[in-house]
Amino acid sequence: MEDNFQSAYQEEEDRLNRALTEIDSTLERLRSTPVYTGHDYTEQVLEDSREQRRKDLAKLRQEPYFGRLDFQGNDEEDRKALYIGKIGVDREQVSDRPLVIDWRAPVASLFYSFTGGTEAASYEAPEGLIEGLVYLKRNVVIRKQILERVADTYNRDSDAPAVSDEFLVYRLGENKDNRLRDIVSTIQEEQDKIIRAAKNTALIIQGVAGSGKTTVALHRLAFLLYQYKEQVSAEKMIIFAPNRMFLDYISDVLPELGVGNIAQSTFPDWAAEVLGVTLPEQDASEVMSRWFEAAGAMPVITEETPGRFKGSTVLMSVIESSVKLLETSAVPEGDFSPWEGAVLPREMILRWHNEEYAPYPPAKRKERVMARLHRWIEMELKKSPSAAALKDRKKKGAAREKAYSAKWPKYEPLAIYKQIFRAAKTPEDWPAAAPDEIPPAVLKETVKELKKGILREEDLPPLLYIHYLLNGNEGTERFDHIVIDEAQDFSPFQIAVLDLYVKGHSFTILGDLSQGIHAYKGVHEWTEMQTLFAAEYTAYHALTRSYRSTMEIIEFANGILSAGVGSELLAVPVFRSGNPVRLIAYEDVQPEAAAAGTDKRLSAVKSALTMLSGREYRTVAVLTRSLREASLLYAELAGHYEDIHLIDGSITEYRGGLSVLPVYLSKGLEFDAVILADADSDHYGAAAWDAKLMYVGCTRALHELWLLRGGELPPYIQLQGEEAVSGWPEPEGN
Ligand SMILES: Nc1ncnc2c1ncn2[C@@H]1O[C@H](COP(=O)(O)OP(=O)(O)OP(=O)(O)O)[C@@H](O)[C@H]1O
Repeated sequence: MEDNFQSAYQEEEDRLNRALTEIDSTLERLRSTPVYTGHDYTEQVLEDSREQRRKDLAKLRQEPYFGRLDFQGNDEEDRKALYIGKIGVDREQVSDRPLVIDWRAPVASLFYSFTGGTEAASYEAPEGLIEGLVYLKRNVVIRKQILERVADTYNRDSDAPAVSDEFLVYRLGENKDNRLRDIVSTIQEEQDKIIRAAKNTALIIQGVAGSGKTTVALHRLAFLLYQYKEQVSAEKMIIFAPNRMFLDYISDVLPELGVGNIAQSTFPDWAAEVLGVTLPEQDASEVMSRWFEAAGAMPVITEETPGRFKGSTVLMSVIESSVKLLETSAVPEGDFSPWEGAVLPREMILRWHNEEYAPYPPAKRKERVMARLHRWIEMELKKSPSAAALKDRKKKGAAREKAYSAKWPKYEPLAIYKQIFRAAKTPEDWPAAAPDEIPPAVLKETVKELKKGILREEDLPPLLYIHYLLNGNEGTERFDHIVIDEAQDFSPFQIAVLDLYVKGHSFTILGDLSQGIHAYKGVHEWTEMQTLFAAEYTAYHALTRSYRSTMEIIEFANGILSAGVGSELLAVPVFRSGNPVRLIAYEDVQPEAAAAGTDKRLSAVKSALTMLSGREYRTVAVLTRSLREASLLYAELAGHYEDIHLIDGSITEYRGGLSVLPVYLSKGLEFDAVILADADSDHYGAAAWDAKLMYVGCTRALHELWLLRGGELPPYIQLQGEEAVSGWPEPEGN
């Protein structure tokens, strides 16, 4: 075994040296070629491609590849060792094998989809299905040109030719810094299917916590750019994520994959830009505190909860029919007369509006009609009998034209939205009353807020839709692809509106219903989104394996899900074992802290931090139930720890180190160790929603999870299995 390993290592070291020599000599040659600065187009294109190659090779020199796959196609005479890296590199001389194959290339898909066994394997190539045998799947870790590790995950010639998880487990065991990373060397089969799925589908992915949803979505973008080079561009792709800090947290992955320029935004930021409005900054945190700060007192969520109703397709239909109604009654009553004796009959105006300009959206139609009316006035002016009459008619005509234009409906989204809710005094009697479909409670609250000038996040999809109905999507570029992360917090209406701004229903929609802590506005079932698309334009995938946390943490969190939420979406862990989850009562204060006489909760948190600090974790989080508690705790801890950060709703940069934050803001993030302060029934009630919050908190931990409590444990936490233990660990060194 040891000998095999030695020879594999030697073999890879030799190959690495050869590859580096080849890269260096190509790079040297390219660098010594004079840079073309002339005006010849063909030469410019060649220069661009040389420059790209210079950049690729310079990057590749550090870590040329990460995997090797030995494959022999049925039509081939011998087996070939294919080296797979983040960037593909062809050889100088035309040869049948590139120096490095891009991970996104068709043949590289075998590296991910091959699940072991002795049967033939196959992959889709542009020329058709290629079948053959896989002989070896090997992971190689190269850092700064040094070969650090060689691990065979499959060897056809060994006694047990199954794909092993050993390398994956090694990778998952590493500590994390403050950024999400690429996973090209260990993408799993179920993830690869999503990454390589066809472009023109609304892919909906339900994935348990830590199943790699965010990571997979980013890799999918890189794949789409490679596979559909001619049809998509990075500038026309967009990622929607829950907040700006999260966007910062994921911002390294795409550049690592050699992809730049993809827009990243939150839905409110994007919507506000399209609408040209400014949203008050405090809205999100105000809403959050309304729903999250009062433990146990959460209002009941029904289809009449404002966020749910305003995110529904019911409101979408209401808006559509209201705008239609407005459109049909848009042309002002009566004929148009610019001065006495000249009359443009309403019939004529109606014909322009209802027939000739019918294909245009309302705002454009009005524009066209008014332009034509203006031209008509000019023609009529030419018939003036004298210069004095012309002058008089010009003046009158201009005034009446202006007055006539003002009689049309105000084609502004907010004005129309207010009219639909009857929250504005308008000259038009439209609509006669607020539509019956709007629940009275929603109507009342919305009218109150709109009158005060308050706009909420949930008002954005209706406003955008009105904007679209009025103007079409002219002037707004349509996207080639849209990624929506944490999509369980999105509403069907939001997705339906975004569908108007993307070509070919090309979506990657990812989320986890078990983490649906914003159920007052998000979906409760994925079918709410699936039914927005015709069956041939949507596909559903479920990711059930969780890669983030140790087995102990996953089993523990699964317990919360099944007992507290009654969910069947349980995570399947990778076989990575760690320390048991710790449940610690404040009462059980460490002797030295008790002696110091500080408050028990604070001492417990401090003791936990002290103990964990010996374990060299790079990111640690203390999660509280509310933002208020996080702020208070942060104030107590700040003077005692370096690199400590309070994360509230306004933070835009995630800095790692020691973070103190409310549990609801931790969604999407991960930390080497998590301390859940206040993990008791005083802070987390018995409701499913509280259990979901607790589940989100627990599943943020990679290696270590400690729950500290003042009172009783919530009912869904039971100390049964081996995954959790009570009390403090023995001091290190005992
Ligand atoms: N195939 C893989 N190989 C190595 N690491 C992986 C793999 N898949 C996921 N991971 C790691 O698992 C962690 C969780 O990934 P990610 O944050 O993308 O999951 P998620 O499903 O979006 O999680 P959540 O819903 O809990 O926020 C990350 O550290 C990621 O690097």
